[in-house]
Amino acid sequence: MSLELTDLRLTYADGDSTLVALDDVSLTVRPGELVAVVGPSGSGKSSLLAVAGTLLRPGSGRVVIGGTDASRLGDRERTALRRQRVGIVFQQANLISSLTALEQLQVMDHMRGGRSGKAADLLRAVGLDGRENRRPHQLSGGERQRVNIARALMSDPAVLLVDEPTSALDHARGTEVMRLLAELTGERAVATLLVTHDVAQIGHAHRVTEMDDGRLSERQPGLTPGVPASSRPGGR
Ligand SMILES: Nc1ncnc2c1ncn2[C@@H]1O[C@H](COP(=O)(O)OP(=O)(O)OP(=O)(O)O)[C@@H](O)[C@H]1O
Repeated sequence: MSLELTDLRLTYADGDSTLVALDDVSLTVRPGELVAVVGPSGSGKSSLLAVAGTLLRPGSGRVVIGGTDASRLGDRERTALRRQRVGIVFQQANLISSLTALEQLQVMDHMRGGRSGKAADLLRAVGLDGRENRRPHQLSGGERQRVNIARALMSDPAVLLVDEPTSALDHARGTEVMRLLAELTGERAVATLLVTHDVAQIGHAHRVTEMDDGRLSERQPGLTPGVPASSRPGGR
């Protein structure tokens, strides 16, 4: 299921004038594809993620998530769509300090009233075998970010939105996290939209687009979708 953004326009009131944060933005992210949006501070990247994740309504344009047009839904239905179809990885891991890695994920299950047992599998998938019972302060920054990613995948989302995943990491850890995101995207056929200002970390993206003053333009061809699982850090 894909993410389709069409002719998005978003403005903010800025004193007496209007600031155009998204200016006629169109972008489709297909299942299994990781698209990176790079751009300087203030170019509109966070606004794009907020609109794509149905957290903000655009002034005009369409957001279609897995075939459902969010622009046509009321607030309650949009929240349900987001919970069921969208995983969001925020810049800071925002983990609960008293919970182990496993419990951070199990909480998501309990909130949904389920007991899927998926948490342990996902922690394995992100290379955290043997670290399930550690609390956030006993994990490295990269490991915390992996827990964060695993947590966002608990609902089997169609769309994964990722905000600056490498900003708190050194280059090597950042590269590992980006590779992991590319692999999970391919394996789980999720449509991943990632925003970053860090152009050094976009090598694993399948496609890169550039944002400048609220406008998007194609930047350069990236790698082919579908990175083999064997290259996953700590993986088989
Ligand atoms: N709630 C708001 N009200 C008014 N203006 C806003 C609001 N949020 C963002 N802006 C403005 O909209 C523009 C785009 O902001 P946005 O946060 O989307 O950019 P960004 O590329 O994510 O920046 P950064 O990399 O610094 O997070 C900026 O000029 C910002 O000042």
